[in-house]
Amino acid sequence: MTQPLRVFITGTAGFIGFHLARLLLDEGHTVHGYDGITDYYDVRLKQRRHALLREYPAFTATEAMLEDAAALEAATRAAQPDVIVHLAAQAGVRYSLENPRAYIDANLVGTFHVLEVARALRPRHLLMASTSSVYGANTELPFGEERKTDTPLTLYAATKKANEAMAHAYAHLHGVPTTLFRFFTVYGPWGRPDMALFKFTRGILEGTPIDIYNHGEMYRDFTYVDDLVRAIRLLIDAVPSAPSERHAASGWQPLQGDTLSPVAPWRVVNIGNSDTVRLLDFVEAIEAELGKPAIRNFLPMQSGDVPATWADCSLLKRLTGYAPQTPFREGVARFVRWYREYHGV
Ligand SMILES: Cc1cn([C@H]2C[C@H](O)[C@@H](COP(=O)(O)OP(=O)(O)O[C@H]3O[C@H](CO)[C@@H](O)[C@H](O)[C@H]3O)O2)c(=O)[nH]c1=O
Repeated sequence: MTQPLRVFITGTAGFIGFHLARLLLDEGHTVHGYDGITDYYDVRLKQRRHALLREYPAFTATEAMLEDAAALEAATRAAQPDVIVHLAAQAGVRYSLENPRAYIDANLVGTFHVLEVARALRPRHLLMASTSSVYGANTELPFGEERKTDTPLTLYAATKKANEAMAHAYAHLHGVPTTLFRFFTVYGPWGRPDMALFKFTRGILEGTPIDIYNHGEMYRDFTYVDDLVRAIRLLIDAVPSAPSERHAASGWQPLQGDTLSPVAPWRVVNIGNSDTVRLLDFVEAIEAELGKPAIRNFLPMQSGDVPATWADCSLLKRLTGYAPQTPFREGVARFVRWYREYHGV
């Protein structure tokens, strides 16, 4: 194993933060989690995730909001992290039409506070979540990182695009190496109850209709959570170099397709399954696994939604030698097993 790291993760009671913390703890690292345990969805699920993490002696946590700058400062100062992974956010595409302020508070103000603590503590690497939603109105697939991201369709996507830009400015000004990830519809055990897989599984088991947007003519690059956190783990070690280091290294050559900034130790990387799955095929996979048909309630396209996503993960592969590849049927089967066990159904 490499040297044990002290890792500070925001969002450890959340879906992805929980899985990442578990992976790092299993590898022998120390993790301090920070989570506001908001009631955007069932807080018991968040508390269960945190309770499981607390079984590791190397896990400690602060339960506070990102907007609480003093609490965040105190927690990071005490943790003295080598690495900060900022995953806490107000997530969800459609909820941003209902409660836009939550996205301003958590994603803009909260991320600003994370950038400020990183500036003060100077970890060796700061990594932060962005989203495939930043590709907005792009229709040319797959999405490579170089595609334009100037046409967000929701305030959610706009705040995440702003996070990428804020992080770039801080990396340029203050020199903390920073990596942004663009996630593609992450799913799996301990997943978010507002997302399609969770809602569809619940509806099918309860015999209630499931809402299928755009009459099922939707495509998503569904990314299995274990693959995603494996990619994050590998990216922790792929620290973006500063422009001065590049100039000093003789014969330095950029990686093909790298997004490394010419003026900052900053890059952005897609993490997806490099596959695009038709929503109706996804529904059929859930039905097959549950052995029960869904009652389909076909609805029109929801405002702010994008019809298709598909990640080009060549850069991730070049940086880490790894790219996610769990077939969606296998990932769905693992989720359904977890769902039944968790709910005792
Ligand atoms: C919740 C729900 C979703 N859908 C459709 C919309 C999408 O085509 C597909 C998957 O929806 P979701 O599971 O909500 O995921 P998606 O809209 O891609 O958004 C997710 O993935 C994004 C990209 O990583 C994240 O930034 C978001 O936080 C996350 O919620 O299913 C339905 O047809 N009915 C539903 O009730």
